[in-house]
Amino acid sequence: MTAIGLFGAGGRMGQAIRAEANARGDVTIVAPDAGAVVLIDFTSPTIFDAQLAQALRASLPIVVGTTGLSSEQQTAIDEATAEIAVLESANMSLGVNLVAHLVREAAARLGPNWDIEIAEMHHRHKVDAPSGTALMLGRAAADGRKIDLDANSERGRDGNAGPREAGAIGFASLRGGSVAGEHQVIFATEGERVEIGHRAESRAIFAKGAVAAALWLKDRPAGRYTMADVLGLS
Ligand SMILES: NC(=O)C1=CN([C@@H]2O[C@H](COP(=O)(O)OP(=O)(O)OC[C@H]3O[C@@H](n4cnc5c(N)ncnc54)[C@H](OP(=O)(O)O)[C@@H]3O)[C@@H](O)[C@H]2O)C=CC1
Ligand SMILES: O=C(O)C1=N[C@H](C(=O)O)C[C@H](O)C1
Repeated sequence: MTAIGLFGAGGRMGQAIRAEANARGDVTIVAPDAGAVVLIDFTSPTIFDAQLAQALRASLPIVVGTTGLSSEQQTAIDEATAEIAVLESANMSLGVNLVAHLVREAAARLGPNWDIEIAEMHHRHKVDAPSGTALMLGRAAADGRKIDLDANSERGRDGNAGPREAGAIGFASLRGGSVAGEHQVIFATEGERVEIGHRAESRAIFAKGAVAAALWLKDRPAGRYTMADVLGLS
């Protein structure tokens, strides 16, 4: 039985992870300071720093699912990986990680005349936009195109925004109801479109991925890992 310390146990993802642990029977969820061998974090950027510090103090590997982290927090993760194993992914599902792989490939093969737009929809409670997954898919597209996402993205068009910038990757976010997570990457050129998408039907897929990631990570050496490593997609 593997003891997993869970940050955010009372939240939507925390509940889904506890359900997954109960269904599996080979892991038990404990408080992060109560004898865990690996940690999982699904909380908020506002409390993330303290949780990373706790993982470092206890010298425990940590799976980070929280999205909306700042570039300073990403740098703090990079620094922590000198001492502990950290797996950070904006989306723990097999399907989305496969989609990221396909998007990188499509962006590399379809030339700059194909405009790239990424649309996402989530439940009414979600606080960050674009979603972490949309940004991850944007980075995959930018990697495929060999461009820098930060210098080539268009977000939140409104009013007399003018025509789209050539080569930009566009983002659109919808919020409503109980949608677990939908992402669509659209490659559009004159006369045709290619669309690669994913629909999460419930949080169970993220929870399954997070627990599988924790079991995979617990015996790894210090370093930074992604779901692509767990799923053999790297
Ligand atoms: N990587 C992935 O596959 C996925 C990532 N996510 C991401 O995971 C994160 C959590 O999502 P979700 O579970 O829906 O969010 P919830 O709001 O349902 O849960 C967040 C949890 O964090 C705790 N928390 C948040 N802020 C504070 C604070 N200031 N002090 C103490 N506790 C705090 C909450 O405690 P309390 O309830 O007491 O407020 C709650 O337990 C988000 O960033 C989301 O984008 C979500 C799904 C999949
Ligand atoms: O907040 C959510 O719910 C989700 N967040 C992640 C994201 O920001 O991409 C993953 C998933 O889409 C659900």
